[in-house]
Amino acid sequence: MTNPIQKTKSDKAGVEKKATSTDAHIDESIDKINDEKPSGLLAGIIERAIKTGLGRKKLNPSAVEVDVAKNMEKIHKSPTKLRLAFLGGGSFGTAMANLAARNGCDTTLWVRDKRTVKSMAKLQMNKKYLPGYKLDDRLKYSHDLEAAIKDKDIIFLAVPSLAFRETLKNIAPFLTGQSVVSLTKGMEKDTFALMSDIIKDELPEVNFGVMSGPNLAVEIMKNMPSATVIASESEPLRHAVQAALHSAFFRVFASDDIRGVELGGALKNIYAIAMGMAAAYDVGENTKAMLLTRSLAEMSRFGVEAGANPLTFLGLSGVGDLYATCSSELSRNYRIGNMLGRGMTIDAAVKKLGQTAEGVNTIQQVHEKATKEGIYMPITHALYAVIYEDKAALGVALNLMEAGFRSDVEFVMAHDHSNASLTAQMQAASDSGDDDDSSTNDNPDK
Ligand SMILES: NC(=O)C1=CN([C@@H]2O[C@H](COP(=O)(O)OP(=O)(O)OC[C@H]3O[C@@H](n4cnc5c(N)ncnc54)[C@H](O)[C@@H]3O)[C@@H](O)[C@H]2O)C=CC1
Ligand SMILES: O=C(CO)COP(=O)(O)O
Repeated sequence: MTNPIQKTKSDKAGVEKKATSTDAHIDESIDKINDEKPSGLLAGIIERAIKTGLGRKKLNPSAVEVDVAKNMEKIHKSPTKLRLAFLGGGSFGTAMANLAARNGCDTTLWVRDKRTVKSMAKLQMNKKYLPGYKLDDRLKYSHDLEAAIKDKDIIFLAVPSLAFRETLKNIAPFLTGQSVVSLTKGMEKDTFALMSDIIKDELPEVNFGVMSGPNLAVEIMKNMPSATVIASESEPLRHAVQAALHSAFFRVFASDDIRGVELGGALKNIYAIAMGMAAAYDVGENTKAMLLTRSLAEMSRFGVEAGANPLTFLGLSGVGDLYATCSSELSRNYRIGNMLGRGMTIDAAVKKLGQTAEGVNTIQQVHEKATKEGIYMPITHALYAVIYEDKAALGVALNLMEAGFRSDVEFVMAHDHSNASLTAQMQAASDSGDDDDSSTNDNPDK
């Protein structure tokens, strides 16, 4: 059967080679176009990248940036040219390092604990975080940070947000031009810094990117088809990450909206907790759909205030990751929410989970930031009230339902122009009958 894409190309080939009408000749032409197109495209990209100083403007472009740009074509044909370090031996660092090693990249996984490194090398398995999943036998392990990142092209950080700055400080003395890519989905405690902010703070000269998407580690280990997004201002880095991780089971899409991609990954953890909690109350599909969609509205509203492009939230790192984590018990944040919904305290739930759940910190950060800056985030505030102010979940949820008339997609129809007086009347009516215990401090008409 003819592939429709090939058909388009054969038409083009037919025009170019009018005299050769046999299938064999057309096939030959298609092959030729297929062979030539990538190199032409890549050559253009490389030329433009070199001319424009390769992405983020800085005084000294790192050696790897120039090197990757020059060798992009070779890298695409042979990913083994890339040398990678993954820092963090939890479930995600392990799953990603395994993908890269399986793709033939020279890959080292750095884990801080010497005994864990020994066990992983011996068993070719991460017994604590991914028990039962055999790792690629080409994957190398190290607990020596300097050795792990030496001569590497790209360093991927997959440590929890609370260890991110410390890890950057630790690698700083050993950097010799490597690019850095964050896989971490969170915000720094107390500072509201995203991982890209921390990279710019600690390593201002370094070429960097952030990667985020619906990537439940266990599903990746099971080879379930998945996709992610690499966001960077550096085109060569985006291409290098795509070349390193792309496989038949894993697609890597590109973006240059670092803020949007990073915020998608961080914010969705809040709503995964909310959805886990809602599931504990056995809510129906309509309720789940409403919660998911209004969560997306909150995420994009917050994102715009933080300098992101709202359309990014329609992509894999936004709605994609929101959907995955809000509908799966594989999500640790969802599980935390579910435990809370079943009456556990936050401390008990975190202890029982025993793994990273970034949303617990992110709720506090976003609640504080949104309150300070007057960003309308009713679900986040409601969740905060339930978890940290001991408000009754059902009362808070009902209160949310009374939050007045709003626009559906406010980038299509701005809220301020719709039903303002009706909303005020609704608010006055609900205030007069309100139970103080279940109220949140939101002004729905903001
Ligand atoms: N697990 C998943 O499915 C995904 C996780 N992520 C993100 O990746 C980041 C890491 O998460 P996971 O690997 O799942 O966490 P995890 O809870 O499975 O493991 C965390 C790892 O970090 C290590 N660690 C903690 N503090 C450290 C420090 N100070 N220095 C060095 N290592 C330290 C721990 O020993 C452990 O190996 C998080 O931000 C998470 O949101 C992103 C996508 C998917
Ligand atoms: O980010 C994730 C999947 O994309 C993992 O979510 P959890 O951190 O909630 O497990």
